[in-house]
Amino acid sequence: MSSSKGRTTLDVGADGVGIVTIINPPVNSLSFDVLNSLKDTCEQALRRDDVKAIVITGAQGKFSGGFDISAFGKIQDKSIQAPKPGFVSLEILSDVVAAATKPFVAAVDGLALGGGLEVAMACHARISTPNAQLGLPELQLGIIPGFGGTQALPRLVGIAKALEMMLTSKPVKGEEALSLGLVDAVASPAELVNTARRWALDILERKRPWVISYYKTDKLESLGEAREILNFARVQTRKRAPNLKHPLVCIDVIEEGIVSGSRAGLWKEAEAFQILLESDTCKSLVHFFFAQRGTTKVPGVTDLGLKPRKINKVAILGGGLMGSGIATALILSNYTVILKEVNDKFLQAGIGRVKGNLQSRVKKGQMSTEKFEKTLTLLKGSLDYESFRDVDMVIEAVIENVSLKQQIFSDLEKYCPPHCILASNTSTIDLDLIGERTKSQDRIIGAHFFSPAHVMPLLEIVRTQKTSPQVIIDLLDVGKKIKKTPVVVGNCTGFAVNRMFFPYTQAALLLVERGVDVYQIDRAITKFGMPMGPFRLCDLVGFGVAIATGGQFVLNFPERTYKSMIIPLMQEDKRAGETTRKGFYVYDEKRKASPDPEIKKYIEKSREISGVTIDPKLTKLSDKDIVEMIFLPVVNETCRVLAEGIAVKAADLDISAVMGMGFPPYRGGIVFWADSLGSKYICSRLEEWSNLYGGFFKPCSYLAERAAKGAPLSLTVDPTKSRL
Ligand SMILES: C[C@H](O)CC(=O)SCCNC(=O)CCNC(=O)[C@H](O)C(C)(C)COP(=O)(O)OP(=O)(O)OC[C@H]1O[C@@H](n2cnc3c(N)ncnc32)[C@H](O)[C@@H]1OP(=O)(O)O
Repeated sequence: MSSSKGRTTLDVGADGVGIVTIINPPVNSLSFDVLNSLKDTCEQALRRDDVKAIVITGAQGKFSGGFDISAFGKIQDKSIQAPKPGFVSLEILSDVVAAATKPFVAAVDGLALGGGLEVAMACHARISTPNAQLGLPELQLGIIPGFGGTQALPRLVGIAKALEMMLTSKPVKGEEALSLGLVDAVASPAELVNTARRWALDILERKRPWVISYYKTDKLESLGEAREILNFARVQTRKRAPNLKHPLVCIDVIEEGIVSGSRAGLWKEAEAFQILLESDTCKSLVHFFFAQRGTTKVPGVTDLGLKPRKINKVAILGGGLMGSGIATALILSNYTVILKEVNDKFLQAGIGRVKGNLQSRVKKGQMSTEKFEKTLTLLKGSLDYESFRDVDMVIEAVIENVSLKQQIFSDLEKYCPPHCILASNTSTIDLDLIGERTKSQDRIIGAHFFSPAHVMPLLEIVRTQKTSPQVIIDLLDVGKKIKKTPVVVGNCTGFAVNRMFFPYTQAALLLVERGVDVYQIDRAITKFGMPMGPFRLCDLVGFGVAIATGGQFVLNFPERTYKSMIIPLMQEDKRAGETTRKGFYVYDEKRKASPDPEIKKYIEKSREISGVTIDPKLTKLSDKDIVEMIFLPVVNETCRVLAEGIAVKAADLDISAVMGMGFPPYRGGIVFWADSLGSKYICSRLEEWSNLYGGFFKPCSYLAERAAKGAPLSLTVDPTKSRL
């Protein structure tokens, strides 16, 4: 979408109501053209004698998805000039719309997000459809609302609710918006514009109140109470997002309006918005926004004009942790699911897990008991393949055993209909190997979920050289329906996420064997923004899994795998992670982790076996150095994944890192972050460590080439080299 697109129109009815329509598909975003046109159209309506009142609405059932996010980059790289601060909030919304001598009513259908809701809040009343989404999600882009939202929303719904809506970026639906006072009435889509017309005339005739949101005070808490709420929000925000400044700026701007009045608040908001727009956080989060939407654009697949086929029934093989999680994700999105197990005991356990997953939603108030019962009816258990005769897709989620999987895929071919997609949830095994005894290679695909599968947002779609584009399209569609972000990758050991991140723990183990403290590493990595450090993660995943997947990498990439005995030694002693309540940490009955001095003995023993000694330089490492010694090897492996064409574009790997590993989105993803450091710097650091500590750190040729040219790592992969 370009910032030079979009317009507004004015249609004046016989009743004297002028309908201003925002038109900028697909979401009627507010480009500068739309905003300039909105100003002109509103001024024209105010000048015209035949217009008594004005309704603002959006074309095609969508009010507006907010300011045009694609303009952010252009403002940042100065290819377009941003208007002066306050042009929209003060000169258009406050001084033309809110201060108008004719009533404005917003007719909100579909969505009113960010600047969209800010336009609606500038009006004197709002009518919404019941399912419309209304919210201020700007913080998730590293900015604050910049068209008056920080001032209008607290005055319409109270400070506490406004803060919640802005800090979480979560929208509310029309019905809730009505109960909050954000909208004045709810009407069906068919009745929406007529209700808004009538409402506008009623305001004119003084039958309804003429309210300027910026000056409303009845919903505002007292000054003392307001300060308490704002200070509490500051404490919570510092705790939850210690690396982020913009949520605190948002709170300060709201406070300015409460203390000094909304005009002062609007000025402060405009100035803060301008500064935040240029921040690294905003640049990273905007990159992340478009990268996330870009994962479903796969050259040679999604540009062929193929339409996804309808998937009604899905069979899942294996009711373990993964299988039951996948089944939960599917039934939650209304797919009929058959869960197959090898005996009744395992089957009941699998069904029990699915029930447990749903029950936890009921407990948290996210699901009603009726919905729970209804959802569960979509799940059927099975001990044989008879019920597979009409399934549209099978997802195999059994243990990682090649010959078992080969047998299963050859059985599936016999029982499933010829159109059925044959997917495997393997996290490491080569799909070509799995399909070796199967003729329908074009239907074989990887559907790699992350645990817990009904919670984690990423779905790695792994295609082989033979997987048909139609099958990829179908799985992309299922991914979207079950609310996952799908990333299409090529077939290799570990695919994208596990492959990129295998050096993460290995680098940490290398450092520990050379004298760095386990807990210092975890602290430095969480301070950087990861949800947990490598050792806490190992405890969570369990040492069994860590050793098994580590083994795959030793086998496939021996020259660059760091072999440490720390984990095997601990496992021998029945310390296998959180499930045994002992790993790198000890866990109390509430599963709270505490450091354990005992681990020293395993580290010392492992050091003896590896023959390495403590390096006094490393014991004094700064947090920054720890972060780089752990993440630059991850960047190095990511470069290999790019060079081999496992991913179609670097941005897909950014998404994979954020959604599969919890890499902080406000750093834009692994490649985006690496490019902020520069390929030259990364290569020189890796070379330095490679000389000191061995081949584990050796920069790969892709990285070395980029560094030699001073080129970014994210340059598009040569399509001739792509495995996709
Ligand atoms: C000054 C102001 O306070 C600042 C702002 O307003 S900042 C903007 C605030 N608004 C937002 O953050 C909303 C962002 N958009 C969204 O959350 C979602 O896109 C949505 C809920 C609107 C629609 O979701 P969904 O139907 O799943 O479609 P989705 O694929 O996300 O978007 C459709 C297309 O619209 C684009 N789009 C969505 N919102 C956009 C926006 N605000 N600006 C520019 N493009 C936008 C997407 O990039 C996508 O483009 P593509 O088809 O070329 O990939």
